[in-house]
Amino acid sequence: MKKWNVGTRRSRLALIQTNWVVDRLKEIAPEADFALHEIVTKGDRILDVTLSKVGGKGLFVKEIEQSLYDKETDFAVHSLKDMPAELPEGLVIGAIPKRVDPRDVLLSKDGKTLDELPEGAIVGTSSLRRAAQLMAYRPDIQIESLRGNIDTRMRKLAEGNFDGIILAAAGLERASFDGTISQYLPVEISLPAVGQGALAIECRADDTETLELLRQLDHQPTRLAVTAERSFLHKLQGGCQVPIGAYAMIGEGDLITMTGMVGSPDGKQMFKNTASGTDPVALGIQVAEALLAQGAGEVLAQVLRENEQ
Ligand SMILES: NCc1[nH]cc(CCC(=O)O)c1CC(=O)O
Repeated sequence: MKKWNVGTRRSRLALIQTNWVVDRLKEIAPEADFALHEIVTKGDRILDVTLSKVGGKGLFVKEIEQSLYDKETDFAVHSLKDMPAELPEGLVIGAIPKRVDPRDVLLSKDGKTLDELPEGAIVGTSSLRRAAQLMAYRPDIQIESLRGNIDTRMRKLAEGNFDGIILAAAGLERASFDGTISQYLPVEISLPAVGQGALAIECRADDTETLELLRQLDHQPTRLAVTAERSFLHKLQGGCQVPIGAYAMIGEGDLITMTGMVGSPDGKQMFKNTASGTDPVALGIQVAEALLAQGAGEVLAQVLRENEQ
């Protein structure tokens, strides 16, 4: 009987996502056996520092990728948004399952919406992207750093440290915490992170048996959309530590429509562009170039300089 070794982070959300993938694969290959390998990543170990200051792309994936190289694992389940735009040599994304809700959400005291939060409200997030867009929409809001897994962040809201916190709808829905959501933020206010709401199953590029298994979980419209978003990210050389957002939708005839965003961390400068096309890689580059032409390159360079200090 074929046994697949599956790499996963140890957080509650990661285990839910990995078990979801394994359950789907068992339906496809009922005779196969799957063993989970829980791997602690650098991003899981360093919890007391703002993510943008920890530096380095792929904070949540490096150790997991090493286990693929070492053949300790055959494939690994990640949140796509934690994956750097460029994969290391010899590894590929074997499957991108159907995306769930890509939006950011507000969790607040008493279920208040963003418009109902009091003047000068304190909102917790460690994402420069979320902070920039919130301040662009509500310049009076005070952003405070908030790290940790979903449970920790929700506990800090309950303890009364914040008027609200921003999280991804996807994580809350997967962990069945979506009852706590006060408002789904429209993408016009908070453009999601590249790949938000999608999973990526990574494997070795030369492992045809695993690729064949994973292929059956791949959702083509999601792959098209996130390929456009990741091409945009790659062109801007961005990681999770810069205020970049993108969201692509697939319409009739596989026409991809994507909006990309670059902001300054204080939200005072905001560059956006929307375009359509059928080639996802070309579309990502086109939207990135439109933002660079507006002056987004200087804002990105400034953020990178600040992160190095
Ligand atoms: N930044 C960490 C992270 N990476 C993936 C998710 C869950 C959402 C997803 O799968 O896209 C989260 C939590 C969050 O942003 O609230």
